[in-house]
Amino acid sequence: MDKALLEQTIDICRRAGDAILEVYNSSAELEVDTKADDSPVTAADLAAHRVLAPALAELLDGVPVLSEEQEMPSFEERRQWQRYWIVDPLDGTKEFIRRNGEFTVNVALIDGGEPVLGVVYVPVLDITYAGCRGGADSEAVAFKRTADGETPIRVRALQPRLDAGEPVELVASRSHGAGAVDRLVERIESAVGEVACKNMGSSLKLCLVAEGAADLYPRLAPTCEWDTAAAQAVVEAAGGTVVDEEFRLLRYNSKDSLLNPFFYVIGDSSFDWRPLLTK
Ligand SMILES: Nc1ncnc2c1ncn2[C@@H]1O[C@H](COP(=O)(O)O)[C@@H](OP(=O)(O)O)[C@H]1O
Ligand SMILES: [Mg+2]
Repeated sequence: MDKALLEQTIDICRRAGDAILEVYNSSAELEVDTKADDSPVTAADLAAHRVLAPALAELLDGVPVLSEEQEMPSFEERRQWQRYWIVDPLDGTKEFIRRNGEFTVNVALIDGGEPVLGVVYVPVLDITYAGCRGGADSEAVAFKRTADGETPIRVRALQPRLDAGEPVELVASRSHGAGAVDRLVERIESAVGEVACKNMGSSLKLCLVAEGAADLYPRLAPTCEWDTAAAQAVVEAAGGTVVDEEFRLLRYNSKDSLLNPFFYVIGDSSFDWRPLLTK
């Protein structure tokens, strides 16, 4: 993939982050509306969308943009798309409202149903996670950029941690699917050993697996395709995988519904997770 395209995408995400922070840092009371699926939406979601949609449409000529904050095109229309941008202008709206900083701007480029480039930007922390696939004459790229500089990121191996008596580290949602995660934790504890579980909002959970700060993110609750595409591109470029409950790779734009199946984000896929994760 094109590193220049990745940099241009990062720049657009940072501008969307600035639009979010203007709302976040303003002293006005935050107005929260509820969407058809009962999820919250704020002026910040819409402000970020208004930065992202036109900028991405201009970036790649003729490549459509699918954003959470727009009217959804029909599957009849979408299924014609070989490449498109998929955008969640503000993932973790609940965390935004709680003002805990755990929300992200998410942009991915999908090609043939696969996320090939992704940017996850964390406005409050000014952290960027970015990744793209390699091409015929280029390697995959995955990195984390902060005000202090940029470091390549890579998922971590699990077995050496277990051999050293370290716990399996899970990340999970603050708001969704807690019961199913508790049952999974019990299963891993009885089969493998100690589990440590950290709760976090938004697509940051996938990024923690990508940067080797967690081993597994089980998502046993609904998400939409825009919630996962960007961070999946980062995870895959960093050596990890995202699979459904049958261990099939998570894919995009293959059906009428934009809901994802439940899924697992796995850092070390050389570890035999199947007995733990399949029923
Ligand atoms: N019933 C549901 N159907 C579809 N997606 C849902 C959902 N409940 C939660 N989500 C998704 O889960 C995301 C939040 O996940 P988490 O709890 O891990 O932070 C939400 O992102 P938004 O904040 O962009 O709406 C929303 O898209
Ligand atoms: Mg979201």
